[in-house]
Amino acid sequence: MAPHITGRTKPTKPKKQQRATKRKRDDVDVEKLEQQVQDLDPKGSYTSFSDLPLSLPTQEGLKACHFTTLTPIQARAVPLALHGSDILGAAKTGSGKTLAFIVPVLENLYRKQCVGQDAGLGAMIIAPTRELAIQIFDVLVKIGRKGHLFSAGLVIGGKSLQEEQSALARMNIVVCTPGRMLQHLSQTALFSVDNVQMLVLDEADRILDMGFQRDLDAILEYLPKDRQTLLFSATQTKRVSDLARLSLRDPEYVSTSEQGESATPKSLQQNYVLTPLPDKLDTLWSFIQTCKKSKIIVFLSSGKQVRFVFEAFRHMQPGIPLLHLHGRQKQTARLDITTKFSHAQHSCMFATDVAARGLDFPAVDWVVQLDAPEDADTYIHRVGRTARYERDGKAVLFLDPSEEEGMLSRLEAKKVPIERISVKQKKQQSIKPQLQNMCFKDPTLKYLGQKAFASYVRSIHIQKDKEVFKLDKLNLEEFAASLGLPGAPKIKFIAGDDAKARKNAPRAKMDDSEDDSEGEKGDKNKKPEIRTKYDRMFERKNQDVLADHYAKMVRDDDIEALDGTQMSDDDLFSVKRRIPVQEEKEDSSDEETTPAVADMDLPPGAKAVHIPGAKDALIIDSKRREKLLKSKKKLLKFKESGQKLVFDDEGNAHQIYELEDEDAFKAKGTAEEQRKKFLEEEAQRVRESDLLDKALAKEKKRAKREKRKERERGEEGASDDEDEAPQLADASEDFKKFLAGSEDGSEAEEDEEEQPKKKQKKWFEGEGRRTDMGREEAAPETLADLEALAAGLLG
Ligand SMILES: Nc1ncnc2c1ncn2[C@@H]1O[C@H](COP(=O)(O)OP(=O)(O)OP(=O)(O)O)[C@@H](O)[C@H]1O
Repeated sequence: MAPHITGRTKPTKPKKQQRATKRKRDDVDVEKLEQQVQDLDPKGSYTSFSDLPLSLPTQEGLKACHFTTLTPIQARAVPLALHGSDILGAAKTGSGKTLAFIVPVLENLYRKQCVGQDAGLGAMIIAPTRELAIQIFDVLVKIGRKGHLFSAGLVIGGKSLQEEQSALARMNIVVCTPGRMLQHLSQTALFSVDNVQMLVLDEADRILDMGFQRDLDAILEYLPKDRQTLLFSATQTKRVSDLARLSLRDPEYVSTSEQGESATPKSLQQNYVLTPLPDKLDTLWSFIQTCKKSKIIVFLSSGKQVRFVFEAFRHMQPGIPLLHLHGRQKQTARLDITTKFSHAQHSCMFATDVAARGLDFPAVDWVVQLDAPEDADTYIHRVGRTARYERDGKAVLFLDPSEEEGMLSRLEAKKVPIERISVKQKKQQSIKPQLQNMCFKDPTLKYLGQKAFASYVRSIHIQKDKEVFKLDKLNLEEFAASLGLPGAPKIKFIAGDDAKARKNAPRAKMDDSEDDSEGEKGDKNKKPEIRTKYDRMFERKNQDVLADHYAKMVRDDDIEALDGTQMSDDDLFSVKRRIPVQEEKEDSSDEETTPAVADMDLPPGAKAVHIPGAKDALIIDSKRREKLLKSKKKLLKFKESGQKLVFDDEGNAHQIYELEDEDAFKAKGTAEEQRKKFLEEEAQRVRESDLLDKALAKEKKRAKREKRKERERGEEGASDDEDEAPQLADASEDFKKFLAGSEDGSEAEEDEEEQPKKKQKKWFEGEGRRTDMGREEAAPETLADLEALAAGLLG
């Protein structure tokens, strides 16, 4: 058992004194704790956190979060990690790997008293995506806030480098993404990692794979060799080459799966459905229609696919709130969406693989894989978003018949138990006519459809596993028709295109902004962009009628994405307008019934309703008429059309056109002269406005161009996570670009706007840490709150 600290600091003491008392107390505590850890059998069997020698702050943090029993991976990994061993941890998705490294990080640093600014950075936790880093940070803060004095921080980009730089100097624990950390290591002069005692890689196989290879290797160069390294993933790497890169010292392989057992949870029901590519959307729509009271994640292969399906389905109002998440959205939008989805009871989120790993959304009922995963590991991580920690969950994989054999053999090799199910024909609906109609009417949607088509076809083309992904076996004409397109856009392929490199190419340089998965950002060998005739067509159209649509879709993708989400929520969540019948009833009680209505002689069962603005009362004598009341649009025809008036300077109303006094008219000259004069004046006015408009448009265009350039420069340099960070082929060059045109400043401003300083202060002062009847402490509402709190642990 961990020792208990006696003699709590009295709240009346000044802060400095409190802190000093606590430090002294901790010194005593640390000695005892160290002894207990030495006496602990690292391979013993433990069932609860109280069986382990943990510091009081950690114990309290765990208690506050109601973590008492150790999960199998925690039971095995934590004692070993407390002892200082390097660990290769592998356990099923949702089995509690995060705590398996958070607890040792807090404890080992605590025992080494690696606290305070002088101690420097003691632990670095690396995650492949920003979302996952935020989630880990959240867990760290929840456990650590109950009395630990460490200063913790999040370094994932999305705010100014300078802001992060100054925070870094105070951090004892950092949670980061590889690209951004490397950027700091190379650029932040006073940032030292010489004291790092622990390195943690969550989703280690992903961070060690090609995508992050160069970033990680560069980071490792900076870190001291004499450190403890913990690697965790559901699909752990055991490749000797990877382990050699990390200079592990006699690593302990901790796996909780039996030999030959799958990495997917037992409580997960896994099925696949055979659906030819052109019928996929029909099947998905039908599926969603039958699962409206569920929480669903639908995985697709690219951001473009996600956008199109989200937009199309949103227009068709499926009766369930829709969300969409992909790596091309702004960080704030991404955060907003993940938070919304976490809190939603029923929702369907379309996502790329940016959401495939590590994210712990509560109570997801279904994981649907509309597009097949690139490999079995991706499959495992995707389905792992449901059936987490002792909960049930269901997963369904959509396969084109041509993919069935290959994909099943890949899954079999990983011991994934998956069974075929078929769709009930009577439940199957076709949305093809609707999609075609929508694309016909809405060029924006059609454009998105074309992009989605191209990006899907390209994603199949660049897949490495040709036994699964066979482009020649797909009916592309029918697929295009199923998206509502009049024909299949022609796509040129370039031989030797590499799936991962393409997928991870930097945003600014990508034409068809493929996805969001992180990693390899080497862009040196980038092939010329693939352009379809539709791209050219849209560029041409872009100059005139579609300019607005295009600009909105392409440039303001992020804003639009966020808006889209809100719109979807509005569509589905907004309180329905009360129908006039009800209004009338209420109104009548207020004696506002018009005499016309009150005096009417009505047939039995019928009622008269007065529509504001209508001359006569409306008789409601059938269901059809009653329905009519729900439609504002239909009610319009019963209202009298209004009159348009203009007001003069004295406030007198006039008709728009009034007949002039004949004599006055004649006094101004003949009708012909007046007409000419009028035309000349108007022509002059138009010319002047035209000049003004042109100058304005020019200025706007210039400003926009400047802004875009600046953003591109910023994005090229802001190597953060997966989807945005360019692999630093020539680090100094990229950093130069970054420095030249970082948009961090503006993002920081945005952040500041969202988080008034007052609020941050509140957290620093420890307000809001009220415990509600023994329940969890009030959670920080925003990321900035969380960061402020974590930094403030140190005071
Ligand atoms: N000891 C515990 N007692 C109760 N709940 C726990 C415990 N440990 C973890 N959990 C809960 O289990 C869920 C899954 O945990 P976590 O996200 O750490 O899983 P994971 O193994 O990292 O999953 P993935 O492989 O998908 O990243 C979380 O909601 C977490 O709060």
